Amino acid sequence: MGQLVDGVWKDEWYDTDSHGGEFVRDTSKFRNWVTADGTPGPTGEGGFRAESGRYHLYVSYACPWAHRALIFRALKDLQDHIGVSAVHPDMLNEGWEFREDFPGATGDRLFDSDFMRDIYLRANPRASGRVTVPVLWDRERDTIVSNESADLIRMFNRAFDGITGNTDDYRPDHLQDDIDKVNDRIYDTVNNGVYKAGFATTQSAYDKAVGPLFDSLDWIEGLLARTRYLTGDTITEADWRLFTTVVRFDSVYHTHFKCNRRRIVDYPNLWGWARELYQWPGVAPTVRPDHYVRHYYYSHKTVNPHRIIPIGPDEDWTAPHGRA
Ligand SMILES: N[C@@H](CCC(=O)N[C@@H](CS)C(=O)NCC(=O)O)C(=O)O
Repeated sequence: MGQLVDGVWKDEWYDTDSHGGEFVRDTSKFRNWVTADGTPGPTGEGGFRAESGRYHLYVSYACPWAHRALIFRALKDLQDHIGVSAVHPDMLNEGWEFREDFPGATGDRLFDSDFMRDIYLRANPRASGRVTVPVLWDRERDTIVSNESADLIRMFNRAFDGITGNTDDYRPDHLQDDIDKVNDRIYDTVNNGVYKAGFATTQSAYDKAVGPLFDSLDWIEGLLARTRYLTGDTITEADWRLFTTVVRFDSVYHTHFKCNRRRIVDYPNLWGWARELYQWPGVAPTVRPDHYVRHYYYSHKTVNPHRIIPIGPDEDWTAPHGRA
C-alpha cells in the first residue's frame, strides 16, 4: 500500500491522523470521457472517440468501484470491444500488482508491467497520488482516459451504443434527478461509509460513519418494500452502484470493517433485491468472492494483522428472489 509522489513510489498507509482518525478518500485525477464522436464530456478534454478495441480496462475483482465498470461492460455488451486486465487480489507494499499466481489475475495484457503504478507512470511520468483501479486506458493516445468509476459507467452506458447496438439505458433523462439524489446518500453513507467505518482509527470517527450507514440501509429497506428498484420500476445505475457494496457486505464489511449491526440477509427486501441483481444476465461472473475475501482480509494489515481469513457466511445467492 502506498502512493506516487512526483513519479516516485512511497510505501505509506492512509493518513487518518491529519483528519482526526477519519478516512478521507482521494479524488480521481484522470477525468476525460469517451464519447460517441470524440467531443469532450462533462470534464477533461476531447479526442476519445468510442471505437472497438481502442480502450482497455484495468480492474481488481476485489474492488467495488472497479466492479461497477465490469458490470456495465457486461450489461452493455462491451466484452468484445473493451479488453480487461485484472490485478492480483493482494495489495501490499508495492500497491496493486500484475502477478498471475491467483485464478482470474491476468497480468497486464497490454504492456506486461509488474505494477499498476507503471500504468499511471506511463500516462504521466511525474504522477502523484494514489494508484487506484479502475482505470480506462486509451491504446491510441497511450494514456489514461479516466480513473473514476462513476464516470466510466456513464460512458459505458451510452458512448458505445452505435457500435454494440445495445441501447439499454441505466440513466434515463427523466430519472436523473432521482438517481442523483439516491446516489449522493448511498455514496457517502454506504459505498464510502463502509470504508469510513473500517479505516477509522478513533472510536468517534467509527461512530460517525457506522450510524449513518445503518440508517441508510434501513431507509433502503423501506424503499425496496415499496418499489422493485431504488428509483421505481426500472433498474438504473443507482441500483448497480449500491449492488457492488451489498454483495461484499456479509462476507467482508460486516466482519472486517466492523459494520455488524445487521447483515444484508437480515433485510428481506434488500436481500431479495440483491439476489435479483446477482442473477441478472451477465452479472454473476463479475462477482468474485475469492478475490474480495482474500483482498480485504489479507491486504489490510493494520485492520487484520494476522491475516486470518474467516470462514464466511453460508448464503445462497442463487435462491429465487421473489421480486417480480
Ligand atoms: N473514486 C475511485 C475510487 C477507486 C478506489 O479507491 N479503488 C481502490 C480499490 S477498492 C484502490 O485502488 N485503492 C488503492 C489505494 O487507495 O491506494 C473510483 O470510484 O473509481
